Amino acid sequence: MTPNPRTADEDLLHCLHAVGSGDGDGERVDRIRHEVATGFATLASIGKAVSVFGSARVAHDDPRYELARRVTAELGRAGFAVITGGGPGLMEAANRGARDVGATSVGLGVELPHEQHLNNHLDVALTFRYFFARKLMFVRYASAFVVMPGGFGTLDELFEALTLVQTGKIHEFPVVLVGHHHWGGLVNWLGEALEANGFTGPGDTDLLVVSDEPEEIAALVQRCHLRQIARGPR
Ligand SMILES: C/C(=C\CNc1ncnc2c1ncn2[C@@H]1O[C@H](COP(=O)(O)O)[C@@H](O)[C@H]1O)CO
Repeated sequence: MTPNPRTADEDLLHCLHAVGSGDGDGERVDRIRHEVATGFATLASIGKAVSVFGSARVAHDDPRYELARRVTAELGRAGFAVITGGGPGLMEAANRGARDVGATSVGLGVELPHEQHLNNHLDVALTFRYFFARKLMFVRYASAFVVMPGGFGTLDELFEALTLVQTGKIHEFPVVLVGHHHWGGLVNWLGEALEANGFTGPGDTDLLVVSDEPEEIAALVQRCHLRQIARGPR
């Protein structure tokens, strides 16, 4: 018997081990429904927005922190709200950049087994129990994903978006990687190991745009947003 789950995600994901929360699947489905409904109700009025991802582990004096802040300030000037995971590091930098220019700053935190806090630069804050419910919000309310340097969490969010674009679930949805230095190796590998061997389709690597320039990123996001509007409902 596995000890009591520390988070709702742990409870949900460990059915083979008969995790001992005492709940049945009916209660779990109710919790999921409530979480999704709360997310929808909270975010319905945020207007046009971009989801920005990036490392939880980057310090304030790191140049990438400043770059994240500049990128989201530029997005904010273009009228976009900024949605992040609400945590520290580059998430915090992105929320600060939005706040710097008076744009709406949104943090969608997630319950984790270890203690963690939402950053102090949020106008709208929600904490989710379930990673998958939170990820739905990142896509549903955004016109683009902007991906700062990061680790596994950031890669997970990046590849979810890419798969949704590749499979035609979302359209005119730019996925922008910020930082040639961090992302260049991955993009080369995607071309050489995946596309060249037929694991992805011709041109799939081009679904990613790499840039270090806040103005260029904001202009691209704005162009795609206008194309999304012209296209009509998703
Ligand atoms: C590691 C520490 C705290 C973690 N806190 C997080 N809070 C909110 N969101 C998080 C957190 N950690 C990861 N995420 C999500 O994944 C992305 C960053 O992950 P990475 O592995 O650091 O690249 C990020 O976009 C979040 O959505 C204590 O410092």
